[in-house]
Amino acid sequence: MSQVIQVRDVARTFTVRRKKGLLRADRLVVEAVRDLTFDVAAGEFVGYLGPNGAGKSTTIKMLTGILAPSAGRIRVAGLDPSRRRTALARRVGVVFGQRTTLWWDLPLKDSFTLVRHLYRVDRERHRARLAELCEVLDLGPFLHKPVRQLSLGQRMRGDIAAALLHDPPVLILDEPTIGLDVVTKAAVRGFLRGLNAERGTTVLLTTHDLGDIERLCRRVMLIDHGRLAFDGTVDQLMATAPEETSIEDVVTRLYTGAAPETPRA
Ligand SMILES: Nc1ncnc2c1ncn2[C@@H]1O[C@H](COP(=O)(O)OP(=O)(O)OP(=O)(O)O)[C@@H](O)[C@H]1O
Repeated sequence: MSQVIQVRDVARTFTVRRKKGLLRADRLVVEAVRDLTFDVAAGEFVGYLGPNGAGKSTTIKMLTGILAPSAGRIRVAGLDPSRRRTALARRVGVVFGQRTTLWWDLPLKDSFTLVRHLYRVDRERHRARLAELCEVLDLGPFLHKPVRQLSLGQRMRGDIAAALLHDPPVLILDEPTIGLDVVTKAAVRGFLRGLNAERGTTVLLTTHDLGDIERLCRRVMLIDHGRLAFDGTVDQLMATAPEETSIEDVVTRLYTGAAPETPRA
């Protein structure tokens, strides 16, 4: 199987100035991510879990080229993300649940047209893909509304569509179900499941919602204090604490206790 994402011995540090009295400040080095090594193969659906401040967003920012690693090597769809951001954007769709990539004052449909120009998608291909996405994500009722008038769930569906209009083989999502009601959440999950199963899109998703993990991910990676603490299937995750019955309890144990050895071969 070909590896779509390759992360080797990656570290990312931030230097922050900490005030010490009126005139003095010292520098503090924060190791957001360290010794991070993993692969994601084509067609996998992987959940990326971790407590607040564990290093998830830093990882996603490095995978999408927003941040360069301080050490190590990253390849996504064959490219070094921080050096080839434009080329990468054509091969990878990215969705940030906490902020939109759509144009706030424009009708949703116009944002999609801009995305078509940005990625230089052929007009006919765009039309066909947009029609498909409108149907499965039910965008029709608000396609002509300005983005600022959309509800969170509508905006999220719009953002997911925008990320997929150019039909990238890889989709990276940072908390895509945050703040969504149970019905919208189920619709988004159903869409992502179909995308992975039917189109073979490789999906990596960060979430604090363990329902996303249970319902979508065959594989889970758990990061804690910047290091990969677990990498395996959901069943293997559950087996790390056989006395617990819910995934919430198992993950709480992992967040608060000693991390187990990773079971992946
Ligand atoms: N730009 C920055 N400057 C300084 N420190 C940073 C910066 N970005 C992240 N950090 C630090 O790096 C660590 C990892 O942060 P990161 O945002 O990757 O965590 P996270 O797992 O995404 O957390 P959350 O679940 O709360 O979103 C934290 O200690 C954070 O304070």
